[in-house]
Amino acid sequence: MSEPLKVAVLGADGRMGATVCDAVEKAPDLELVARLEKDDDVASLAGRADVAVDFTVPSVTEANVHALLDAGVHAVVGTTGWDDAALARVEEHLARTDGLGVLIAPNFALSAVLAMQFAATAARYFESAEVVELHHPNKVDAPSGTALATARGIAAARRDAGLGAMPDATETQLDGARGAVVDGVHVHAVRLRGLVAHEEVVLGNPGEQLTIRTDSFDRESFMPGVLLGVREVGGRPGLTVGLEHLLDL
Ligand SMILES: NC(=O)C1=CN([C@@H]2O[C@H](COP(=O)(O)OP(=O)(O)OC[C@H]3O[C@@H](n4cnc5c(N)ncnc54)[C@H](O)[C@@H]3O)[C@@H](O)[C@H]2O)C=CC1
Ligand SMILES: O=C(O)C1=N[C@H](C(=O)O)C[C@H](O)C1
Repeated sequence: MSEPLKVAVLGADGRMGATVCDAVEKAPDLELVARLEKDDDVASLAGRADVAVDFTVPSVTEANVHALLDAGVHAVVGTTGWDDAALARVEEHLARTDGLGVLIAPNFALSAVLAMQFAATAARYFESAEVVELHHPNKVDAPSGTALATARGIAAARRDAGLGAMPDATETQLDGARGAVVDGVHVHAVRLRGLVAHEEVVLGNPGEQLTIRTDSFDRESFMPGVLLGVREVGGRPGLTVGLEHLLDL
């Protein structure tokens, strides 16, 4: 039997980090070698970990990834807050490594990955589309990374299909009443005690509506995707954005 893959978790005391630590400890082919929290030194992972999983906060995740690459460790990242410039800096850093891989995914739940894909597929057939994301009230960012990715996917599909702006006669409104606008797609964020992570995409035509909804009722829902990423990232040099690239969809 081959040696277990050595895994470190960054943000190990957080909601996601703690769940990932449990999942790694239960997997016979993986070994949890480090639980890092803020103020711990990422450089200490050099030679100790093969792969690190980052579920920290948007303000530190990019620096963590650069430190992991400097330490020679592959990275699986679920933390939100990535923009094109940050992704480009990671790609540039990866090009200077000896075949390291980084996987960044806005959502590791299969239902969410499928919902994003279904929304992008449906977008070209509808005049209107809006995204509503609903989360626990301890979430620090809005809109969610998943909602941003969903809206961008819808916008790209509409552009490719040659669709113009969506119908909207709103002239006067209270600030924020129509949500945020991401590439022309309205995105609304609900924060509600009792929720975990949910998203609804509503698409409308005259006389009909399609609703695509994903619900993560438990953080367990993200674990198969995270563990798949941990097992596969070492065989995928360079930057991969989105779990869909690892699934046979
Ligand atoms: N991609 C996905 O499927 C999912 C992504 N997320 C994202 O993951 C991130 C974390 O979410 P939660 O676990 O709910 O947050 P949380 O607030 O429960 O956990 C974050 C943890 O990171 C720690 N931390 C802060 N700075 C650090 C540093 N420099 N090094 C190491 N640890 C540090 C904090 O002390 C805390 O324990 C968020 O951006 C969230 O949106 C959450 C769920 C699923
Ligand atoms: O903070 C969360 O909880 C989640 N964050 C990710 C996001 O912002 O999309 C993924 C999921 O929605 C849960």
